[in-house]
Amino acid sequence: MTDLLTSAQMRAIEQAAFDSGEVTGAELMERAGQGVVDAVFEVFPKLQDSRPVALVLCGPGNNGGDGFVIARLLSERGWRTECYLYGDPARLPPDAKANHDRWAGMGTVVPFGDWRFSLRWGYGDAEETPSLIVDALFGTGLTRPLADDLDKALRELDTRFPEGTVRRVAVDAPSGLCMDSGRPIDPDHDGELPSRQDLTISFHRLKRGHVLANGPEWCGQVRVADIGLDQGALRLARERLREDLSDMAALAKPDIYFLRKGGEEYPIAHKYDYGHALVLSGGPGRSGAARLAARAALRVGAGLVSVAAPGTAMAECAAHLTSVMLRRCNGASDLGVLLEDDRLNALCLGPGLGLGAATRDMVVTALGSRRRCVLDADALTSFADQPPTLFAHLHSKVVLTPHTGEFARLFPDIWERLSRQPERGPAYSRIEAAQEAAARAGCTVLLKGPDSVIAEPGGRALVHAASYDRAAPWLATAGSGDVLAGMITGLLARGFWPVRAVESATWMHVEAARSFGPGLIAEDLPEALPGVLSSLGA
Ligand SMILES: NC(=O)C1=CN([C@@H]2O[C@H](COP(=O)(O)OP(=O)(O)OC[C@H]3O[C@@H](n4cnc5c(N)ncnc54)[C@H](O)[C@@H]3O)[C@@H](O)[C@H]2O)[C@@H](O)CC1
Ligand SMILES: [K+]
Repeated sequence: MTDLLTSAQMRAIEQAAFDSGEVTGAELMERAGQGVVDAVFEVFPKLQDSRPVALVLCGPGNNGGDGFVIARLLSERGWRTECYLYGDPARLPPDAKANHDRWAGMGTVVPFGDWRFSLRWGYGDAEETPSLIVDALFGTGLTRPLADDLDKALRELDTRFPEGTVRRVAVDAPSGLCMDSGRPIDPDHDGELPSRQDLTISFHRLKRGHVLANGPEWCGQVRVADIGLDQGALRLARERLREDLSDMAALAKPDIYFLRKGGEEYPIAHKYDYGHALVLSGGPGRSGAARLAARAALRVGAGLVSVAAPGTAMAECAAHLTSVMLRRCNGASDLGVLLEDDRLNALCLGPGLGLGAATRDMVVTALGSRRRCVLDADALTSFADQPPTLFAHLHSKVVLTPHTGEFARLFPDIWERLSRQPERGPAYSRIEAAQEAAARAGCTVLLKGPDSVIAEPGGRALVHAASYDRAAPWLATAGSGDVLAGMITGLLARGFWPVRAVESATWMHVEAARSFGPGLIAEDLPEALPGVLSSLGA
């Protein structure tokens, strides 16, 4: 269950389910509301014992409809609930209208013009202070910034009940967040939404916006409520929609089957069965990055790993390497000679390699050998003034691993589009940016970040989200990118297809950091890999 949906895909799935006749919009809305209430009390059990006062902010569409269901269900649990409606009740879509009317028979609906938070809420009478505020204003239907008056009212409310004094829960999306990109549609406030949620409940699947860009920051925690779309009719719907769904993005996960070594199918393996990775090193005083990458390649299971270093750095490397072998390489022509050994099947160029023509020449030689190859760091930045020269040599067995700065240098136009403050939704996302870059480069691109995106030309994208329960803040340490490049190279040497190598490596990289915890430095990452591999059953 790792698909990441766009709003359009979610709508298409719902529509197909309606068309099949097995479920109605009203039923889905009821399940959505129930899913929110269940998740709220599961995640915040202490709410059961707190003041049972809730404020539900409903919007003009089906997200608002979910809000009315939630108000009713809370009220049935004994909560004093008040609904605030932003919109005209007469113009609500049918299911939302039905739930509005049902709620209006049970409790109050305060129209937006009468939202007087400053008078009604929070002054004097503590009994009146809500312990839960539900944001059911906008979900997947958000297409433009919140209107000024609404934005202002929400900011007032946020100030009145600061973080920690009340639980804030968003239905499907924090209002104002674009669910296709995770970017606030909020040009007037520099992307600062009115409130940060404690919990966001998505329906059926996570949407892209829950994990991309600023999504995790505004969502708080996320839960996915099952609204029963997986059964019966949906299978049929999926078949009908196969074309639309084939490019659905997914969350990255490790490839356990291929990570295993040996086993029944291959009981006795030779080290050359797992490849020989070659990592190029920079000169004296700069070989640490390559050595880190090489150790990671070996730990992730490459059969053999060599570092190729300039003559001047041989002594330094020799003093630090044991199981990793060492070869002399003074530039592109030496590399060409080394690559006459066709057992060297995966190359890593970039970490600590140095900027300039010598690096460019080695990259061109490496790419000309048609080996599986990871290009990182200096191997990318050396082409900052001439990205097309690099693109002309790339091929399908190459992986580029830029962080955002390197990405911006190689793909300045794509980066510009991604950095522009969005004024409309759906906004351009990191998934689209990585896909466009992969298509241009003709190889797999890993756009690194807490929301790493992996894209191959013409393929569907994968997202590795180091957020929520997989956050790994200690990974922001010097050399951790070198280790990742080495891990990918090691898996390429083992025979992984590029996109699968990157998918497994990004996941295990974060897992290694999480298993080590505070105080992590890059050297610890390769050493944590055995534990990660065994926890996966590899
Ligand atoms: N379609 C369904 O059957 C289901 C939908 N569900 C809910 O429905 C939501 C999607 O509903 P909708 O498509 O009605 O969309 P929303 O309720 O998110 O938005 C409502 C409408 O507001 C308008 N709008 C967009 N941005 C605006 C802005 N800044 N200011 C004012 N108006 C704006 C748009 O025209 C949009 O159609 C989901 O997020 C989910 O909460 C759930 O009930 C599950 C089932
Ligand atoms: K919402």
